[in-house]
Parts: sequence; C-alpha cells; structure tokens
Amino acid sequence: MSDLRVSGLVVGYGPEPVLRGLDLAVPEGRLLAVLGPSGCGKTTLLRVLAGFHPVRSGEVRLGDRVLADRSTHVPPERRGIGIVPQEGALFPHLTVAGNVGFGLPRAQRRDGRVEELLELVGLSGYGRRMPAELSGGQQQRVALARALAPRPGVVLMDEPFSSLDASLRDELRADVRTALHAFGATALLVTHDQQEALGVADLVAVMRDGLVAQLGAPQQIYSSPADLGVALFVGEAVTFDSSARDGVAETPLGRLPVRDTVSGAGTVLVRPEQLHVGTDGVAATVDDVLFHGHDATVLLRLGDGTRVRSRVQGAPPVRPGDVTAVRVSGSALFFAGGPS
Ligand SMILES: Nc1ncnc2c1ncn2[C@@H]1O[C@H](COP(=O)(O)OP(=O)(O)OP(=O)(O)O)[C@@H](O)[C@H]1O
Repeated sequence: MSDLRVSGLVVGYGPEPVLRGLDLAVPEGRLLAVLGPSGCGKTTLLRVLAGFHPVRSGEVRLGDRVLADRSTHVPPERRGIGIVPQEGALFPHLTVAGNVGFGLPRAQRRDGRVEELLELVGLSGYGRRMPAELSGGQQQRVALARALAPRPGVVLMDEPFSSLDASLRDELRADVRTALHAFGATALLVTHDQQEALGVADLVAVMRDGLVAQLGAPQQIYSSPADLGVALFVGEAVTFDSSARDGVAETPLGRLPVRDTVSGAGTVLVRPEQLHVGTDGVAATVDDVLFHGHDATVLLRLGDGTRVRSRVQGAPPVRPGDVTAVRVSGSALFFAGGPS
C-alpha cells in the first residue's frame, strides 16, 4: 500500500509555523498537484515528506508505516520516496544510464532495468549520452527515470517543468503523467502554475497560508471552488460586488442565476469563457482584443464603465472600438461576504 496521508502537520523554521495543521491524502497510484502562491509552504511540505525537515506535530504516513511524527523520523533513504528536483540535478560525470542506475544494486543495473526505465520516459537508446548532451526536457526525463528506479512508493516533484519553455513543458507534462500512471506511482507535484496543476494532475490541493484550502479533482476545484480565494487563484474570473436573493444575483451583466440559494451581500463570479460576445445581451464597447492563438480575450467596457473580459474560441469576432453586446451563459458562483 502506498497511499500517502498527512494529518495535522505542524512544521516551521522559527517560532511561527509555516505548515499549520495541514491535512492531505493521496490515494495509491494517483498524481496530486499541490498548488499555491509563493511562500505558502509547498517546498516545506515536500521537504518534510522527503525526510529533510522534522515535524513539530502531526503525522506523515505511507500505507501503514508512520514516516514522521513528534517522536518518529524515518531517514530519507529509508522512506521509499523518489525525488525529481526543479532542475534535474543529474550527476554530470555519469552517463544517462549511470544516473538512472545510480541507486540500484549492481545486478539490477545489468538486467535491463535501466533501459526499461529509459523507455518509460521516452529516452530509449540514450543510455550512453552524458547529461550535458541533453536538452533541459530530456534531463528532466532522466531525473524522473532515476527517481523511479528503486521502485519508490511515492515520487515527489518540485516544479519539475519550471525551467523549460512553454511547448516543451506541455509535451513533458503529458509524458510524465503517462509514465507515472504506467508505473503506478503515487506522486505529488508542487507547482504555482494553475494550468499545470489542473492539466496534469488527478487531484489538486490548493494551499494557502500553510493549510490546504481545498482538495479535489481539477474540474471540481475549477467549477466548485471552496471559497472566493480558491476561485480567484485557479483561473481567470470576472467578479462583481453584488447581492443575491432566491438564487439570483443582480450584476452589471444582468440578473444571473447563482448555484446556491444564498441571500445577502457578497461576490458574484463568472469565468471569462461564460461571457459571449455577439448580438445578445448587455451593450458593451470593445477596449482591446488579446489574441492567444487557439483563443482570444476580449476586454469590454459596459455602459456604466464596468470592465469585464470574455474568452472566445478561435478568431476574435470583434475589434477594438466596436460596439457589441455581451451575455452570460450558465450559472454564476456566489460567495457571501468578502475574499478569504
Ligand atoms: N530554510 C528556511 N529558513 C527559514 N525560513 C524558511 C526556510 N525555507 C523557507 N522558509 C520560509 O517558509 C515559508 C514557506 O516557504 P516555502 O519555500 O515552503 O514556500 P513555497 O510555497 O514553496 O514558495 P515558492 O513557490 O516561492 O517556492 C516562507 O515564508 C519562507 O520564507
């Protein structure tokens, strides 16, 4: 069993804890992305899981083994945890095969295991190359193969794609996901990139101030965020201060249905892809159009001066200066009170 379970974790460097009673569970064989702003404690969490930092209270459990609590500290090399750091950190004087086989017993290095792992990460036949002869993406693939070599129960990845350019990053993310699933590894990926977390992981934990604000499937986090802070962090949003009654909120874009039948003052939120530019809806002037290739953002100004943004597929239907109309499809989210 290699499900990873963290409960009530309190960890710090000084008097104020950085992790303040954090709970987290990754079922066996699943890939969890830990998503959060800079400084919220993501790397600290990884360091604790890996065994590089002690816990003050709480518990880290892998299957039925306690790896760390107040009185237990299993050393890093006995945890059965593999690590893929931000930038491969390969041994420069060893070949690719030497790097992958580094932690393996000699017999396993010879029995084809290294080549099997290279194949898993899409680098068949690269064993004799030196790290300096590889691209950044290839080096990260080798780092993953090295982490998987001793058959760890869990793989930890600390922003493993952050040093790569955008197109390479997408390709590598998809391949890493496939390789981890093929291997059946329980994995935890730390990132501050929302697209990455939502796109690559089976589950996403949104961290804030040393706690998990929400843990769920990517779609659930995006479409049913636990609070306004999570909603704003995981995607673009159009928000209005508003009040809701009987499942309807008054907004500058008209009366919008909200999912919960809450009443009172709060914030209404819709995603830019719910705003449709065309002939129906509230009158608006196009301030600007940002073309992204596969889609575009249309920046609009409503009659009362409110600015909103619409995300449209394909070629933008309007140009800056056009007078158009905008309507909202689907229901809005409503959060009573202010941001958390
Ligand atoms: N070695 C250390 N000594 C003292 N404070 C530290 C140390 N490492 C991290 N911190 C502090 O702990 C907090 C959490 O840092 P951590 O690196 O875990 O955040 P993070 O979410 O990984 O951020 P980033 O995305 O920027 O890497 C920060 O306030 C940081 O300044």
